[in-house]
Amino acid sequence: MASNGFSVELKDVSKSYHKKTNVINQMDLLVRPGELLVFLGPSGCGKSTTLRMIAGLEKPTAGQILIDGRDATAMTSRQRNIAMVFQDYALYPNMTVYQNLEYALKVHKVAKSVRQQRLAAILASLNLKDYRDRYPAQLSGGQKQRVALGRGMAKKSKIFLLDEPLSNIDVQLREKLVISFYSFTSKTNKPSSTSPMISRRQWHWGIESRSLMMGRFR
Ligand SMILES: Nc1ncnc2c1ncn2[C@@H]1O[C@H](COP(=O)(O)OP(=O)(O)OP(=O)(O)O)[C@@H](O)[C@H]1O
Repeated sequence: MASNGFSVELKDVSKSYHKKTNVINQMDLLVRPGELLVFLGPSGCGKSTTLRMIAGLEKPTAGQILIDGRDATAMTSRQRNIAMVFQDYALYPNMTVYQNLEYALKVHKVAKSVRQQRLAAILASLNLKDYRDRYPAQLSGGQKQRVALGRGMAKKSKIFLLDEPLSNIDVQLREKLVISFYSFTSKTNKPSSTSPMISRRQWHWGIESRSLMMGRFR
C-alpha cells in the first residue's frame, strides 16, 4: 500500500519474565502501514506484553522486532514514532487537559497557531471542550482515556498502540471516538466505516477490543 506510515513486524519473538515459561512463544506478525490489528484473548495471555515490546518498554527474550523495516532493538521510543495509550492513561497530573495535549506538540516544536488549530479540533471531536482547563484528578476515567487518546492524535504518530483505550467509555461514545480517531489518523480524513481497508466488522472489533494496534494512513 502506498503510505508513509510505519510497518511493524515481529519475527519469532518470545518473551518470558524472570526466566519462567514463555508468555509469548515464537510469535510472527506483520502489520503493514495503514492496517489495524486487534488482539483479543483472555486475561494474562500476553496482549499488553506484546504492545509493550513493540513500544520498547519491554525487551523480547528472543526474536526480532522491525519498525518501518528496521531492527528496533537500538531505537529510542521517539525513533519508533509510536503513540501508546496505556490502561492507566499516563497523563501529567500537574498539567490541565489542554496542557497535556499541547505538551507533545511543544516537544516536537509545532508552531503555536498550528497547535491551537489542531487541539481545538481534537477537543471537539473527543467531547472534551468543556474540560480543557481541568486537571486529570478532576476527570472521570473515561474523560482521562479520551485525553490520552487525544494526545496520540495530536502527535500524529506513525504507529498507535492502544491498550484498553476505551474500557471506561460508554458504548455510544466509543463508536464516535473510534471514527474520530480514524479520521484524524487517515489521509482521506473521512470518518467512514466503509473504508476499503477497514471493514465495518473490523471497526466493531476495534470498538469492542481490549488492546488494539493501528498503523497510520499517510
Ligand atoms: N513485569 C512482569 N513481571 C512478571 N510477570 C509479568 C509481568 N508483566 C506481565 N506478567 C505476566 O505475563 C502474563 C501476560 O501479561 P499481560 O499483561 O501481557 O497480559 P494481558 O493479555 O494484557 O492481560 P489483561 O487482559 O488481563 O490485561 C501474565 O501472566 C502476567 O502475570
